[in-house]
Amino acid sequence: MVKVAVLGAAGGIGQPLSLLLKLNPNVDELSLFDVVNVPGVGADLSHINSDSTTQAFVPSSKEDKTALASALKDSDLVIIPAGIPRKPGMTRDDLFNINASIIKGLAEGIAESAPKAFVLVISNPVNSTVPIVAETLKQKGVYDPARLFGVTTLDIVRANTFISQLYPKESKPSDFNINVIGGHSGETIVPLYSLTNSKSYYNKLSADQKKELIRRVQFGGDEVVQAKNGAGSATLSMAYAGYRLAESILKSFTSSEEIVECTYLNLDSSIKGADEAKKLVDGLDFFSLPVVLSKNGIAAVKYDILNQISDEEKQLLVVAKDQLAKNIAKGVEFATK
Ligand SMILES: NC(=O)C1=CN([C@@H]2O[C@H](COP(=O)(O)OP(=O)(O)OC[C@H]3O[C@@H](n4cnc5c(N)ncnc54)[C@H](O)[C@@H]3O)[C@@H](O)[C@H]2O)C=CC1
Ligand SMILES: O=C([O-])CC(=O)C(=O)O
Repeated sequence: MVKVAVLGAAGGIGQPLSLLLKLNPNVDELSLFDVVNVPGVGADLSHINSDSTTQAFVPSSKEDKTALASALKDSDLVIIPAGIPRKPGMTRDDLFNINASIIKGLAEGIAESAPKAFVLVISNPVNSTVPIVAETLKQKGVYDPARLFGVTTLDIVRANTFISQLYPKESKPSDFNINVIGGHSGETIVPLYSLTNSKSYYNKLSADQKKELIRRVQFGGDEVVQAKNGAGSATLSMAYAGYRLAESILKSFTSSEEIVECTYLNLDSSIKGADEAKKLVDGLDFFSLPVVLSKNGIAAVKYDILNQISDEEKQLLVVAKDQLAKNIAKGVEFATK
């Protein structure tokens, strides 16, 4: 039996993400939690004739902790898209004050009711919210770094789409699976076009086109925020991206093949390859890299990719590392104060 809980399930991401999970044959129980509107979402999804059950939980008051506990109880996978999204003119860091508290409260609930669950954090600023979850679980004595995933998959999805758009006749977006490393905001996002099959396409671009492409991946979120004009940020592409990571993790529970995804993870010594990775990123505790998935969580970090990148990408990493160090420290400080 596989139980998946979505926290923030009534939101712009939560609803389409829950729909996709409802359709996944590897999910037996879908558990939806939100502070508003979630009974309707649950009732709606529950009519779909896929084989999973659907339950929805909403707290009766601000003090009510039982709804979250019931939603989380015995979950194998918990996905968190709870929190406020950006409006034009805001950075992801501007969301910190509100979302940090939301995430900390939810992480406390996970520690109590689903301490062994895989936790996928979508809520922004991801660079800081993932350290908050790590510290909170540590304080509760239930932390397993191999089971914590910052969701950066939308950056990979965008990197694949955007390079293909430059070669509409010669390629399709699904031809690519670009590694995107670093973090999930602006210049902390580092797409590695010099590796995999994107290399030959990328190398044919002019210096200006290369710069523009990298910038588009780094600031792709802004395109959606501006187009939505105050009504939020990416939801549908994000639901797709979050689902892709969840689907890969669910597959890894039973598959014997190697399944690799990029995720923003804690480079903790207990994870194979994390020490090597940490050395290569100047000691940062959190960083997005490709990882090998398994039923016990992250089985290994593919750190060697850092030895293969181009000089241009090394330059991008210098800027990324500097910003990431601050974002991580901010999250840790919040959770430990
Ligand atoms: N990691 C990534 O690549 C991306 C992350 N995001 C982030 O995802 C988050 C959610 O975005 P949207 O779904 O568009 O926002 P939204 O406002 O549409 O939905 C958020 C939901 O969270 C709920 N919520 C608030 N406090 C809660 C709590 N304590 N417990 C449970 N639910 C709670 C709200 O009631 C709402 O239904 C934002 O922080 C956004 O920045 C968005 C796009 C991409
Ligand atoms: O831009 C935002 O605020 C939402 C997000 O993280 C993205 O779309 O990558």
